[in-house]
Amino acid sequence: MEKFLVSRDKNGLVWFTINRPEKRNAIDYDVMDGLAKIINYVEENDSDKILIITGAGNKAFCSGGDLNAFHSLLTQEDAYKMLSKMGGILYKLLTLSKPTVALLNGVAIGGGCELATACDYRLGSTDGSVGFVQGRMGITTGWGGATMLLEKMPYENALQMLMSAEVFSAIDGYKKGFIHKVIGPDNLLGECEQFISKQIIHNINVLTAYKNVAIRKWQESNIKARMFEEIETCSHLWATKEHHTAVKEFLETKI
Ligand SMILES: CC[C@H](C(=O)O)C(=O)SCCNC(=O)CCNC(=O)[C@H](O)C(C)(C)COP(=O)(O)OP(=O)(O)OC[C@H]1O[C@@H](n2cnc3c(N)ncnc32)[C@H](O)[C@@H]1OP(=O)(O)O
Repeated sequence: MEKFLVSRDKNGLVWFTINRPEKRNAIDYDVMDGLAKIINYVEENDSDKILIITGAGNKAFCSGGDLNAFHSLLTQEDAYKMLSKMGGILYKLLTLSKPTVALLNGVAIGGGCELATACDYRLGSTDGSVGFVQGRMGITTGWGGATMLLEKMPYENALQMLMSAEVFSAIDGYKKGFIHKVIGPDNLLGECEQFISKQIIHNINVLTAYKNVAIRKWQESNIKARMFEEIETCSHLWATKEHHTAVKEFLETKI
């Protein structure tokens, strides 16, 4: 089964679907490579106007990094290589000069929330939930998610989501300003298309001009360097016994 699916329509909508529902759409290196390719392609392809990222199935948008694929990364150096690869991809997603949407078709956990944060808009199923759970595993966000979240959300709400490592309902995620619209699970795609319809009718030059205003602000404040400082911090915590034990315990409960 393909680990990700790409489709596009005549109106310039490009859909990227993480297609690993049996693993709650966890991100491994193949999914990373697929994301990197589609971001570059949408950037370059004039007929593409908006990138929508979602997950297959109705249980999860994305459960973050694939713990099976990454649990063997024990040293700070090995962790940094993986974390910085995805951090670079999320920086490219953040600074894509076209609008982006994370359609949260279910739970978004850990790095799944970081992926969603890199998008301009987050639309969530009322059945879903969101949680920056990294703190429970003795690490911090490892793909630049905290840096981006603190740019995009009210400070105190962003800090609470990060420090509590709690899982919040979609409604609570909406009340905190992480989710922009909550949608019933039966019409996610239709509601998503309706949400963006008023924007993508306009000339792509209008859309990219507005997006570039935000990108310039982020670049002026060295957001990329700040994301990679965050990633460096996580890579050191990744190598701790607390983190390794947490991952081992998760994987053992699944055998
Ligand atoms: C890489 C770093 C990155 C970062 O922030 O820096 C991270 O994202 S760290 C990883 C953080 N993610 C997690 O800790 C999520 C772990 N998963 C869960 O908490 C649950 O699976 C949940 C809430 C996503 C879904 O719960 P549900 O009850 O619906 O499903 P199951 O737990 O029974 O899982 C079903 C199936 O999926 C596999 N699975 C789920 N998450 C992952 C994952 N992140 N990596 C690998 N595999 C995952 C789980 O093992 C089950 O597989 P099975 O073969 O059926 O046992």
